[in-house]
Amino acid sequence: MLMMQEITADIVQATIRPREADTYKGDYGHVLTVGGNQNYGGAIIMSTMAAVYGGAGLVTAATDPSNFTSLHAQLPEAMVVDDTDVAELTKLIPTMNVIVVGPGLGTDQQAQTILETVFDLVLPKQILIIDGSAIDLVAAQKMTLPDTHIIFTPHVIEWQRLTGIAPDDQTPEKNQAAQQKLHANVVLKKHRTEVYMQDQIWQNTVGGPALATGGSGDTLTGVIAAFVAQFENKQKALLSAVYTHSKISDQLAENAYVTLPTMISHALPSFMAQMAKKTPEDRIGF
Ligand SMILES: NC(=O)C1=CN([C@@H]2O[C@H](COP(=O)(O)OP(=O)(O)OC[C@H]3O[C@@H](n4cnc5c(N)ncnc54)[C@H](OP(=O)(O)O)[C@@H]3O)[C@@H](O)[C@H]2O)[C@@H](O)CC1
Ligand SMILES: Nc1ncnc2c1ncn2[C@@H]1O[C@H](COP(=O)(O)OP(=O)(O)O)[C@@H](O)[C@H]1O
Ligand SMILES: [Mg+2]
Repeated sequence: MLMMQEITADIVQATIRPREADTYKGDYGHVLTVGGNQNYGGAIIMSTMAAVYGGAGLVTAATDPSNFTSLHAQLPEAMVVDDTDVAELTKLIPTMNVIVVGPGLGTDQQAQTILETVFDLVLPKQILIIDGSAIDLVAAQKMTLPDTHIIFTPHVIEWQRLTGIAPDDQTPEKNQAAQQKLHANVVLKKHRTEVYMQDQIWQNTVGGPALATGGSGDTLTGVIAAFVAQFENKQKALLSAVYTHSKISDQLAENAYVTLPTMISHALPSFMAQMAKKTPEDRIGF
């Protein structure tokens, strides 16, 4: 039986620390979110919103131009670029720290071309978060993964499509073997989400059915992107993002039967401020 470690608040409190006074947006990372076709614009808006509210220094969304106005109506802080404009992406991608690809991307020919462009342009030093439709495309087209730091964020059906392991057979042993074959980190999303990285397995301890609404996973990609973009320890940043997304939902769920993805994003800055205030003494037993 493999050992699973618990993701708890102390990891988050050690990760989200007060910002140094003499810093600027360039110190907190530039995130690119790629996705959102003509039908699923909401998915990339939710991912991008979480990246902005999660504290990334600069955030750009590469999406279908039909989403530009609706995105800006909710999120003037984000920049936008046409996700089929290869010349623009060629200029932009090398300047990024973290790239999210997949929320609402769809799986048609245009989506595949966009994903191939991202895979061609991503650099080894960057972090690439592969979610939703992009996982389905990698699985269906048997795409070769780029040489970079990859985080997959599948739900159990996307994980089945990627690995062939049916949900009932998704044991820690089988999941870890599949993760190691992929040479990637895996966030396997479910009631108690599991994180597979290197030879470690972590399990979330918070989160509940108030999260069972379209866009919760899209939002998680943005939280992960913002955290790995701005915090030094990338592994703790990933675990902290998984915990924070669920813990905010639990807190909101005291007064909300369902916690809408945009509610979680809007609560990120205050939750992070609370975490950053914890002193080492406070952290014991929190
Ligand atoms: N506002 C927007 O723009 C939104 C856009 N979105 C975008 O849509 C794209 C497709 O993503 P997706 O997750 O909606 O569809 P898909 O991958 O086909 O998975 C669903 C299938 O799996 C099954 N299933 C069984 N167990 C499950 C479980 N535990 N968790 C999840 N599924 C489970 C389920 O079974 P059923 O419910 O039919 O019984 C069904 O057969 C993607 O790009 C995403 O970003 C969405 O985020 C929504 C908001
Ligand atoms: N019952 C539940 N308990 C805890 N977390 C849940 C529950 N239902 C959904 N979630 C969380 O919500 C998110 C759903 O992700 P996903 O299926 O990709 O949604 P979407 O693609 O619609 O954004 C995951 O982070 C998952 O862990
Ligand atoms: Mg999803």
